[in-house]
Amino acid sequence: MIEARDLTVERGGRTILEGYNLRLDKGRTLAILGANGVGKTTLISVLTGLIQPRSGRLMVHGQVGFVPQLFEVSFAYSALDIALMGRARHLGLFGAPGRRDYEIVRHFLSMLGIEALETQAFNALSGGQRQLVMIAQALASECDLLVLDEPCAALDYKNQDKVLELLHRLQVERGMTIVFSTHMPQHAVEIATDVLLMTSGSRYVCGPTEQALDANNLSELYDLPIARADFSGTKKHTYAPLFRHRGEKTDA
Ligand SMILES: Nc1ncnc2c1ncn2[C@@H]1O[C@H](COP(=O)(O)OP(=O)(O)OP(=O)(O)O)[C@@H](O)[C@H]1O
Repeated sequence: MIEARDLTVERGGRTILEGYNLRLDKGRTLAILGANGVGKTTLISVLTGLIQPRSGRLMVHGQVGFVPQLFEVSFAYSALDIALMGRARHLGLFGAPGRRDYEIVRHFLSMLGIEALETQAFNALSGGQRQLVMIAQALASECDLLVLDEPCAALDYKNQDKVLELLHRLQVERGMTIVFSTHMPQHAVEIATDVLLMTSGSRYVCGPTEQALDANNLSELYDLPIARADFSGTKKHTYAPLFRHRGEKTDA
């Protein structure tokens, strides 16, 4: 469970977030949306304890697993080594991972379809492959609250689908609480029970997805016309932007 009251956060001497009040109950999934630079990563850094708020109160219950936006390592770790780091808090001091740790990590590598990468050097993987390994690491930590900063940003559609499916299963089957930021409203439609739409450092809307997310407030959020599109024959819908680009496409 997360509860934030009147949070104000500064970075580099500048107020980035002001007067944020949030509550997310156990087992809910929150999607954070907003323009570049509005403060999504800043909020995530506060929730994961990486930066301290200047004022206000924050309560986060349970163990937190975190998937950062960009990740590089200094040593020649393999993908398996990196994913195994998720088991760290389950090992004793100087403890080496045991059979169960390997089983858990390989289970998640396999669920994410990246078991074949386990011996490859992490730094030599593509951005999307690294993102999947970092997701496996966080899942292997068996945390109560999983926080992901743009987890699908580098992923193709098929891998986005895989990650969304996995997050949804973790929420439904294990009652995990999940917070993720995204630039894709469709990801919120697919798996988020709640959304936080950040308009500015002090203006935001937070509420259940069906009530708080619609074409009007998305258009306002991104200052671009955004329309709802329903997929015929299903109960599914998505949101699509009407880009303002006016040039005529010509045949070469
Ligand atoms: N380490 C830092 N020191 C000073 N200011 C920072 C730092 N990191 C971020 N900022 C500033 O904080 C503001 C919010 O940045 P943040 O990374 O939280 O935005 P974001 O919503 O996650 O953006 P994006 O969608 O581009 O990832 C920006 O104006 C940024 O310049």
